[in-house]
Amino acid sequence: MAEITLNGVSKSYGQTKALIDIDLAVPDGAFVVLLGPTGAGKTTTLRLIAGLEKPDTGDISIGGTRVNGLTPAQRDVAMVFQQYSLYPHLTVRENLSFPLRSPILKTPEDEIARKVAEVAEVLHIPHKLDNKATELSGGEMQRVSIGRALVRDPLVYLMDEPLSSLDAKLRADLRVELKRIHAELAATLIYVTHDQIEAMTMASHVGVLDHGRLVQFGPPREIYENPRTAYVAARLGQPRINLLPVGIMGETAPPGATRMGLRPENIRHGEGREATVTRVEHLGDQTRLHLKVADHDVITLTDPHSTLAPGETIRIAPQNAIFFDADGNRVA
Ligand SMILES: Nc1ncnc2c1ncn2[C@@H]1O[C@H](COP(=O)(O)OP(=O)(O)OP(=O)(O)O)[C@@H](O)[C@H]1O
Repeated sequence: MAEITLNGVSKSYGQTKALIDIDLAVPDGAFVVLLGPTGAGKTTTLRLIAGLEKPDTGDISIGGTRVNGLTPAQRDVAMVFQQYSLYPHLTVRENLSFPLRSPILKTPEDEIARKVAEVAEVLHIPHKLDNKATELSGGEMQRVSIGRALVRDPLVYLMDEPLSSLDAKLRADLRVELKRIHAELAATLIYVTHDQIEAMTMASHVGVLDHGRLVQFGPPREIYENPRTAYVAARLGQPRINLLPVGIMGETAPPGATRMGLRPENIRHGEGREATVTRVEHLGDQTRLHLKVADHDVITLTDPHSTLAPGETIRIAPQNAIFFDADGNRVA
């Protein structure tokens, strides 16, 4: 367990500014999800904390100790990558024991056996301990990869899209398990993903990166409800927030606003402007209504038993809209 702080951290690769002046304070025991599109700087942030890269400027501390000069091993962090990195010819038990057999740790055999059994239990794989890694399904292999990080009891866990290679059902199961494991270990965890559902369901804090800058950091609910920019607003929420020119729904906009952000659930039906139904998507748990309003696409949600069909006209009005200026900054 440890808090992690980055102060004024920048990192370039040649002409590419991967990270620009990052200040980040991750509280002890937090589950931080770093969100952002490809190239935003998520993996670079993890690699800098792990010690696999050195910052050009700035300081990184773990548990109150400045770690800039320390090797990855000295930092006591465990990293899980997108692709499982198991030894195929070894059994699950041997794979899980491996990190504990490092010459630095010198873990006694009975301690290794205890740890491996405990982690196998947490990951629901005790019945697979004597299988070869090649005899496992993709989901089981990724559990073992995560297990290899868990056996070590490090100060910090760093995970880089650990679930992205798994199918949707397994991803959903492992999301729940990771959240539970995190609660049990009370460990500090930083987790990189493109997947905003992972962010909303697992994170205690979300950090949104945009072209190497940390644009907002806070609890997922706060970021969802109070995004500082239109870019942040578009990172969370499925379907995405509607970003529309001000005035198209007859609403009054604050001075300086050029765009209105309207979450799909914040659209009242049956009053206001006319909208034409272009598509109705029945997704089982949700029914999405695609509309055209004054030539702009709008997505909203409707009753699963809705009989609306393309071509029909309804009336819609905004509620709890948020507004952005021409640069995408929040004005109200
Ligand atoms: N070793 C490297 N050499 C050169 N450029 C790099 C290197 N690593 C990262 N970059 C560049 O730095 C920027 C940030 O990359 P980074 O991998 O941190 O982004 P990311 O948010 O993790 O993206 P992704 O979701 O695709 O993994 C990108 O423009 C990338 O091309």
